[in-house]
Amino acid sequence: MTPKIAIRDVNKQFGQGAQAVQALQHASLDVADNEFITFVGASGCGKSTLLRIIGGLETQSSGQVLLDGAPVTGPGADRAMVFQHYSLYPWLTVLDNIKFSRQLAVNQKDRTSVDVERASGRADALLSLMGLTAAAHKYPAQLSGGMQQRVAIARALMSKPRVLLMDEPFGALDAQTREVMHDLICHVRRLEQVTIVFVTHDVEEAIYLGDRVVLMAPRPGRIDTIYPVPLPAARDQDMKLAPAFTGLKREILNRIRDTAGMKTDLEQLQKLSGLAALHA
Ligand SMILES: Nc1ncnc2c1ncn2[C@@H]1O[C@H](COP(=O)(O)OP(=O)(O)OP(=O)(O)O)[C@@H](O)[C@H]1O
Repeated sequence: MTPKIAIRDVNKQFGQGAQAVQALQHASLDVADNEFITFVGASGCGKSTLLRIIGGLETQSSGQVLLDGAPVTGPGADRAMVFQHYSLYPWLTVLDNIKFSRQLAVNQKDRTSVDVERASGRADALLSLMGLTAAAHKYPAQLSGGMQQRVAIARALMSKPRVLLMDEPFGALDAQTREVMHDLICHVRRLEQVTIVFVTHDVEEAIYLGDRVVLMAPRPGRIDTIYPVPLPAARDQDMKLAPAFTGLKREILNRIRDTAGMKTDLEQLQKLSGLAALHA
């Protein structure tokens, strides 16, 4: 079966000569239709670069990304992105923020009022799905960070994308709001039947949400290990205490430390503090 997303030997270099950074080296991965893939890894391992390449916002130096078998050559309505900073339009209400990009597309194509009506129906459905109905006529500044991110997700879903690309979308939220957002995004994924690629620094988040966790490593940026998550598809917060969850979390954290050279740093620090103790 054709994968939803096929990443084929993707390389990305920024800059030239002594300044060159190998952000991605030989990255290959197949993502199945309706799969939830999470990327974790130390800072600078190329997670955002790979997500941006899938989104068509960045071009690879070599290799290919295929969406339903067709090469990605730029951004498209079939892929929507959600970032850590919600970038809503402050002068538009929640409802108008959600409808805005769709309305533009409708206007540009000079469609009929039926299309506009259909867009309104979809916006109302998304308001309800994201628990935003009561906030429909509020402005972004009147909402909490979690609510603003719900609006950003609803807006991203407006064009019925085949793929949702999320770059640390909950990174700025407090722990309790993040938990709520985790369960919400699992629900959205089930209802909307969308393939999700999700970048995070948080290993627990990566395991809780992912069907597979892809661990990337830096210098050069690369895919290091792919971990299938041994949990039932329907997640609940208690699963975070299960031995399968905590064991996988420990394994991934250790591997991140290994690949990022953090262990070496720690060992050196211990050696240095040992030396300092001798000289004290
Ligand atoms: N536009 C750019 N120009 C030059 N170098 C870049 C550019 N974008 C990214 N890089 C470099 O490419 C490497 C990978 O960056 P990227 O942002 O993809 O990593 P990341 O894993 O998402 O990092 P973080 O977790 O810190 O967000 C880094 O060394 C980064 O400095």
